[in-house]
Amino acid sequence: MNQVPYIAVEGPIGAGKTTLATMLAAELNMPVLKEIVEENPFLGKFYQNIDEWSFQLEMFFLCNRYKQLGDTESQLIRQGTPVISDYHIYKNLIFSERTLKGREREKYRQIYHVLTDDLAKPSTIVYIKASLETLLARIDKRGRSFEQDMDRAYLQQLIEDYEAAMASLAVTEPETTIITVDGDAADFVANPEQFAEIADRVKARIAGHPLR
Ligand SMILES: Nc1ncnc2c1ncn2[C@@H]1O[C@H](COP(=O)(O)OP(=O)(O)OP(=O)(O)O)[C@@H](O)[C@H]1O
Ligand SMILES: Nc1nc(=O)c2ncn([C@H]3C[C@H](O)[C@@H](CO)O3)c2[nH]1
Repeated sequence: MNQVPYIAVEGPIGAGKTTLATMLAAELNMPVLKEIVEENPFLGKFYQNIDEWSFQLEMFFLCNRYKQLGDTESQLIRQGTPVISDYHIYKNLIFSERTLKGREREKYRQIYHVLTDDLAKPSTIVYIKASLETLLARIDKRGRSFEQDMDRAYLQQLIEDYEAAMASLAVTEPETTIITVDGDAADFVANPEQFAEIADRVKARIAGHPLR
């Protein structure tokens, strides 16, 4: 492969993206890019009233990710440094298509494309797929206060939206390899062999490209 390895870990809320991205980055000796959650001023308000706060929240995520990925592209990827990220910019559309309506959704879509169409695309997506019960257990275990009353229907819908989004990306971004991890079966935190199996799949994908 000629492309600099750029790996995005994805999956619905609580799937284990940050955990797996951090573990893979250590194993592969790559810098890791993490979403900043605690300083997001709209997230708590959003979970209390989705209709009222969705546009501000989606725009906030989009602007932050755009800036972070733009910087990463110029400072690392274009300099030949492989990167692993705990999100793919496409998640903005996955969420916003659910949380926004009418004119706001249409305007957001346009802004999304203007900002992101020329960003570097990940060479690999590691997609952690998990059931509602697994996600709820992990959200509970992590214990962020604003996520504790997570609406089951919202989360179930996101699981289905992620499935559809990965199928769609497989067609629209054929250069990107999608590695699917069974997040219910694989406890890569507790089981080193299960983590090694995932890491081997990623290593096979980036084989031949010099790491740092
Ligand atoms: N495979 C796993 N087995 C058991 N626990 C896990 C696993 N992966 C992650 N966890 C735990 O589940 C919780 C959520 O993980 P993490 O924060 O990595 O998820 P995330 O997908 O990044 O979440 P978010 O969508 O909110 O950004 C954490 O407490 C983490 O320690
Ligand atoms: N509405 C909405 N749009 C997004 O783009 C988005 N990205 C993440 N999240 C939520 C999930 C976790 O609670 C928390 C941390 O990932 O933030 C989002 N929510």
